Amino acid sequence: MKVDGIPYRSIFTAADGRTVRVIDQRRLPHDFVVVDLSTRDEAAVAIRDMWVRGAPLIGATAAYGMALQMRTDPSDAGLDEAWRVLNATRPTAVNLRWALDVMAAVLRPLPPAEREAAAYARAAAIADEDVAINRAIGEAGVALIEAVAARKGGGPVNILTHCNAGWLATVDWGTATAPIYMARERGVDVHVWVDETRPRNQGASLTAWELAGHGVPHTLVVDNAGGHLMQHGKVDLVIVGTDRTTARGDVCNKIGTYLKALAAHDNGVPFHVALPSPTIDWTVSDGLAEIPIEERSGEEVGWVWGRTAAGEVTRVRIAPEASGLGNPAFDVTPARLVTGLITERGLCAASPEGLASLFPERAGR
Ligand SMILES: CSC[C@H]1O[C@H](OP(=O)(O)O)[C@H](O)[C@@H]1O
Repeated sequence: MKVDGIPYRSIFTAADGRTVRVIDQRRLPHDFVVVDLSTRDEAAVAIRDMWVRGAPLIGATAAYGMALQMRTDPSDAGLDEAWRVLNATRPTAVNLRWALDVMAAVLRPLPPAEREAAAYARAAAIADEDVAINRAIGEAGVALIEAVAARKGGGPVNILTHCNAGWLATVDWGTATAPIYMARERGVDVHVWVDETRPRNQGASLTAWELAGHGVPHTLVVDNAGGHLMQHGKVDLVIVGTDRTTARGDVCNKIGTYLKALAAHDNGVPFHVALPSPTIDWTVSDGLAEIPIEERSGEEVGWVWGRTAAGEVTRVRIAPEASGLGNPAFDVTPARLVTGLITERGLCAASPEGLASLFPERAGR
C-alpha cells in the first residue's frame, strides 16, 4: 500500500538483497519507522515483541529469519536451531510454523553452500504469494460488499472489523481489509467501524492509520461498542482476520472476536472471516481444545502507550499496582457462529465440507 504516496510492503529486502527491512509497527500511528533486521535473532525479536505482527507477516518474517540464518550458519544444525528459535517466538498464528516448514523443506535437501540464495528466493516467493493470496481474497470478498450496497440502494455499507487484519498484518493488501480497499477502489460507498482492540490497540493504532492513509471513511470505537452498533442496525457486515482456522472452520483470532461473533449472531449480522490458506491448520479440528492461546505480558494490560499533548510518546499505568493482570491474546469463534470464509479460492461455509470444496487436495489428508 502507499504511505504518503510511496508504495510499501510491510517487509522487503534492502538494496543489498540480504538485509531485511520491516515497518516497526510499535511506533504507529505516531511515527512511521522502517528498521533493518540483519540476523536471525533480530527477526525473532521483531516477531516476539510485535515490531511485526499479523499471521501472514509473522510467517514472512520467519521465512526471512531463516534466510538470515543461512548467511551465517547454513549447516543442518544451524537450520534446526533457526527453526526452533523462530518457532518459539509466538504460539498461535499457524503461519509461523507453516512458513518455517516450507523453508526447511526447500533447504534441507540442498548442500549448505546453496542454502543462502535458495532461502532468500523462497522467502521472497512466500511474500509474493501472500500478496497474490490477499488480492484474491479482496476480489472474492468485494462481492459481499457490493451485494449489500445493491440491497441497501444507497448510503454506506457499514463494516465492522476487529484488530488489524490489514496490509500491516500481511505483506500487502491485508486479508479483512482487502475487500474493503477493493470496494473503495471500485467506488462503493463504504464505512468501517474500527474496534480499538485492547490491550495493544491494533485497531486504533494500525487499522485506523491504514484506512486513513487509503482514504477509507472509518470511525474508531471502543471494543465494547460493537454489540450496541449491531443492535441499532449500524453494522451491515463484520469482516475479521484469523491467526489459525481449523479444518472444521473454528476461527482463532484476536481476543474479543468471539464476542463480536456472538453479537452478530444475535442480531442477524453476517460474520465473515478472511482466511488465506496458509492460515488453515488442517491438523486440528476443535479450535477450543487444540489451538494454543498466547498469554502475553500483563504489562500490556496495565499500561497504555500514547502521545502526550507535548508530543512525547510514552506509556502510562492505568491499573493499581496491586491488581493481577491477565492477557490472553486470542480467542476461538466456533464455526457455528461464522457466516462464511473468504479465501483466495472464493467463499465457502465454515465447515469441513466448505473447506474441502475449495481445497480438495488438502482436506482429509
Ligand atoms: C491477517 S492476520 C491478522 C491477525 O493477527 C492479529 O494478531 P496480532 O496483532 O497479535 O499478531 C489479529 O489476531 C489479527 O486478526
